[in-house]
Amino acid sequence: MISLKDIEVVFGKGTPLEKRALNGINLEIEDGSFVTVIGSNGAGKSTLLGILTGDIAPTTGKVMIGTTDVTRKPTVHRAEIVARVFQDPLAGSCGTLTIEENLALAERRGKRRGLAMALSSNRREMFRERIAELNLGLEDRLGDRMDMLSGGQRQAVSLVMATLTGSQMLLLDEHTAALDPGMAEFVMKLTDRFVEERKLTTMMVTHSMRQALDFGHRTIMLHAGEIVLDVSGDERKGLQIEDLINMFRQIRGQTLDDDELLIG
Ligand SMILES: Nc1ncnc2c1ncn2[C@@H]1O[C@H](COP(=O)(O)OP(=O)(O)OP(=O)(O)O)[C@@H](O)[C@H]1O
Repeated sequence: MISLKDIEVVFGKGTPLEKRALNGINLEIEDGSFVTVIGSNGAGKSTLLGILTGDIAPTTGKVMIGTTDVTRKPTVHRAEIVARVFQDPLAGSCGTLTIEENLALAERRGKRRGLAMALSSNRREMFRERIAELNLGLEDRLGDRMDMLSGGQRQAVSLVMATLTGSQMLLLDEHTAALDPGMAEFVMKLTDRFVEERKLTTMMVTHSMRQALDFGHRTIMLHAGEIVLDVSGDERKGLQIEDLINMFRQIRGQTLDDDELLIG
């Protein structure tokens, strides 16, 4: 169980630029559930992810991952329990290292062991098997540098890297937003398969309402630092994009700019 209790994040507190990015977030995510997060620009989505990765310390409140209180644990000490795939395909891996070396680093995340040792055992075969699951033919290119791959291929490898060790939580930060539609669909299907097969507790931030409803078990919508919608089960299954837009308008009593959320 991931639990956020009374989380507030105030940037620049006490300055003229003070900004309350999260305002009393209470959220419990059951083990193995896949939550999609949607919200207009500046709603607090990245801040929410930052709270889970440890990049941002809450001003008040408590963050529990399993039985561990991680509220004040910096990112480096959460590496074993939280894995992340970024929007930018270049951000999650090292372009000058080979696919295999990147996988070895991912497997060593949070542990004090060298790269040579990580690659010396029969791990090579395990890496090959995991990469072969992508069906992109990359298992024959494990010695290629990451920067030789396309954005989509790189995101697919990043997904393998993020799911290589049994992290307690997988965070997806608009991880298909920079890809062309075909590759975005491929990476999304892959994500769904990995999450399902490995029963990963997952949170995916997306600007696409279609993705938010089509994938996962639960959708939350943030607005002005608050959770304004939290749907799952049959209520969610019956939802259409138009319902989501109407709910948003009802809850906030505001109109929604077309460019704030992607309809598709
Ligand atoms: N480091 C910071 N210092 C000051 N204000 C910040 C900082 N980071 C975020 N904010 C502000 O906090 C609010 C929430 O930002 P956040 O990036 O979490 O929103 P978001 O939902 O991810 O938006 P987007 O979809 O545009 O990425 C915004 O008003 C933003 O300007």
